[in-house]
Amino acid sequence: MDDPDELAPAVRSILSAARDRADARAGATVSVAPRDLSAAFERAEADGRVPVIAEVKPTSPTTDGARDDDPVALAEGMVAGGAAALSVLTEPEHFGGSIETLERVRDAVDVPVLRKDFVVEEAQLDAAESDVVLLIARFAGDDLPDLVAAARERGFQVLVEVHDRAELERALAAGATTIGVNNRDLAELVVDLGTFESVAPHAPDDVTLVAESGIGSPADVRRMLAAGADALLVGSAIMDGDVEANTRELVRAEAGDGGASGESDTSDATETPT
Ligand SMILES: O=C(O)c1ccccc1NCC(=O)[C@H](O)[C@H](O)COP(=O)(O)O
Repeated sequence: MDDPDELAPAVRSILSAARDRADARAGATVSVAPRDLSAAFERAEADGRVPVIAEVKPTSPTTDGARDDDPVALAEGMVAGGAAALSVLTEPEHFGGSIETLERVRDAVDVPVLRKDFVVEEAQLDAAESDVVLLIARFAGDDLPDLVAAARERGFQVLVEVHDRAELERALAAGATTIGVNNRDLAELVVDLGTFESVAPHAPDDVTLVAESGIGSPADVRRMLAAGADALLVGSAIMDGDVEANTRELVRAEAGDGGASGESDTSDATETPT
């Protein structure tokens, strides 16, 4: 991992909490029979839906307040709105997530579920079963290849998150085949959709590319698809209001009907403080 001093204070705190939790997680090695993420994306496309991973994100360091509805009801609304897959935060202190929430959501839906957390040690992988785990290249550092291998040995599909071209190269060298480009800079916590546009052209064609963060409108969806995204990961814009209608609006972005709740164009905003 690079210099922690370069990270936003909130992110340093998230990482410190993740390391503290890691010890408590050493337990039996999990063995997962995952729901196929690629197949879920293909089903969405065949159905005329943009492949969206909708995120159950009760709060975050860049969100005012917290959403305390039942996460299972939120997750079911996202699936009803057409989400191809779900992402569930399990980080408790900064995102209001939990392992219990992940397990309840995965039991309640039939789409693939991504565990969204800050995994820095192999033992953390054994905290819960999920269909996909996130590994953040910046935080995994030199351990990324070992963590990818350890996750796959347990049956997980792996989404490796990158933020720039150097991290993309490290993800590829670690054998990643599904790569998320996070538009949120974890040093400044500023979102810039131009990040995906600058990194995506350097990814090989056979990599599944997920555009992450800052996607707030059908126009943003179309912008990310035009830049080469195979799927999108969306949290805040879906969690803000009616999750089913918000999800539907984004998955229908290519149909140009603006979904159930109309369309607002934020595609000109290349840099959005969050
Ligand atoms: O979302 C945050 O405030 C945040 C702060 C510090 C580290 C990570 C953070 N987010 C993690 C994510 O990757 C997002 O939850 C995810 O990409 C969805 O982003 P968005 O659609 O912008 O909510």
